[in-house]
Amino acid sequence: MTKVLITDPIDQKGIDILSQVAQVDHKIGISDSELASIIGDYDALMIRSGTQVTEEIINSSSKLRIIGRAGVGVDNVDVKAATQKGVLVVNSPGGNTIAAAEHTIAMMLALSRHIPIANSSTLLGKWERKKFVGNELYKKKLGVVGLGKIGAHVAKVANALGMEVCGYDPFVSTERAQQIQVKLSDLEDLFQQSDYVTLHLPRTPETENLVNMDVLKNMKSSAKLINCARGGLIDEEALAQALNQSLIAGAAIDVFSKEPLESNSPLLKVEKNLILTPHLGASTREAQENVAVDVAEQIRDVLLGLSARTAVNIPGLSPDIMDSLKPHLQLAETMGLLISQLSGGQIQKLEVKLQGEFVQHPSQPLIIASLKGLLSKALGDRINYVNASLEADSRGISVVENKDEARPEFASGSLQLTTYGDNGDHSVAGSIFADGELRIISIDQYPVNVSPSRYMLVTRHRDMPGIIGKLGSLLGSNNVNIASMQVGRKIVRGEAVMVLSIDDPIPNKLLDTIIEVDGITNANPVTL
Ligand SMILES: NC(=O)C1=CN([C@@H]2O[C@H](COP(=O)(O)OP(=O)(O)OC[C@H]3O[C@@H](n4cnc5c(N)ncnc54)[C@H](O)[C@@H]3O)[C@@H](O)[C@H]2O)C=CC1
Ligand SMILES: O=C(O)C(=O)COP(=O)(O)O
Repeated sequence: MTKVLITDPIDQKGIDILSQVAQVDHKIGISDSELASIIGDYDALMIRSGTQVTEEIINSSSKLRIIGRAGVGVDNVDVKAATQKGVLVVNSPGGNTIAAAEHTIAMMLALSRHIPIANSSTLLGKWERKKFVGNELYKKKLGVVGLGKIGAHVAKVANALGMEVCGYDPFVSTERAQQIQVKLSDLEDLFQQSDYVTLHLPRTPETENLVNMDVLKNMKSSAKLINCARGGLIDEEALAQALNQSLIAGAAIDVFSKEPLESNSPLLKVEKNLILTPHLGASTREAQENVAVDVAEQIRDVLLGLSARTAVNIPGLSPDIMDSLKPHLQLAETMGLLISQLSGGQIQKLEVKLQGEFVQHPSQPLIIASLKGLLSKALGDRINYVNASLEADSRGISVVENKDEARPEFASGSLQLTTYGDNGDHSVAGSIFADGELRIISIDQYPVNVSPSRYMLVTRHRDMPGIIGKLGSLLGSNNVNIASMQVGRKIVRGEAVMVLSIDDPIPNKLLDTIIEVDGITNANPVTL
């Protein structure tokens, strides 16, 4: 029975989708060690930000195929360890954009009008109108750091509120900034000139403590800071000091370097204008339904053998691409598997050459499929589309891509793989014929025309009378049935390649006898 484990609160609509295809177990708030001890039973794991999916947990799994993050940030998942283990990681990049952007705007308004503290005061029976005079957002300058989905929506709403919006994002073009009505600025100017600064970027080693004491000192004393993105982007000790010393006028923080917020956090000792919420950015009914359905559908599809829409760790393999390239991917994988058996030994380099119609397709998926095939004899079930590039890299196999725009020999173009390694260079070329059938069209530059079959024998021999007959009778007398035979040669009576499709694997003893046949220089059994 396929089993899915859920370790954070997930909307029921998502659970219903998973229940169609799997047994769904809930262990909300489970400890790391308990999770590591039970993960071996599960095919899929569904989480939000509350679960840390560490390398240890991933390596304790044995049949885990997919980790679904019902939300955006995957910084609580060791994606590298998942990739190495061949576990797909998916998220919901857009499901909670509006929720997080609206929480940011709410924080900005709450800060400006002292809403939380005015509420507490009023509930205590006080009537402190003078104490809680605020500021308008209208005509104030907002600096948005990170102009992705949430940053862009915040900018849109802020523009509608009459704010002047500037932004910093090294990966956003001037055209895109114009489109979302944001004036690009450098980071220093943004902090120095803004009345409000809001963060909307991921936590990475580069962005950690992006807002430190130097940055806070550079801000206006009237400025207010909002972080509804990730904990760790702000040095919390420095922020507490900056607020206590009135270096800035206020802050609203939804996310923390350690969650739940620890009782010894310096932020809990701040007595100035500080609003804290417990990571509520994505906590709307709408967003929770969106992300749960989005991620549960992907988990369901992957468990059914289909592809995921928004995988974090297989770039370039969107479902559309996978669908349109199905036969091409199958060809690339088959050729990778074939060439690994022809080359033997350690491979240092794989050259992937696309010709004719193949040039029109994105090459990355074809390279990944070739690598998957190439490594599957060595790594068995462990290799998949997720980890193929990483595994090749860690084995020192470099990949060179080559596009040949010249008129193709075959109408549908061709794919050629060449390996360079301990046993010299080997190449295989293949194509897809009009009937959709895969064909191997050359082996080691010898032209052939072979449909790949489960068992094959590829020999090298001198082109002379009698060899083919000898080989045929040897196989026949050992009860190995030949389904088809192809000989490829470049010149008459020179070196030739013979490709036999056979119904059964070749026994090792028979292989030794074949190699002893006069004129046969090499014989490679192939299983596809
Ligand atoms: N508080 C909450 O509950 C929620 C928090 N988030 C967090 O909000 C953040 C933004 O999410 P999205 O907008 O959906 O992501 P996104 O991927 O659409 O946008 C992130 C942007 O940050 C930019 N960026 C990366 N490094 C940068 C740097 N050094 N300086 C400036 N910009 C940089 C990227 O170019 C990108 O445009 C993420 O960290 C996400 O995890 C998302 C949803 C809810
Ligand atoms: O989507 C994100 O990145 C979030 O931070 C939302 O976190 P949550 O799913 O509410 O634990």
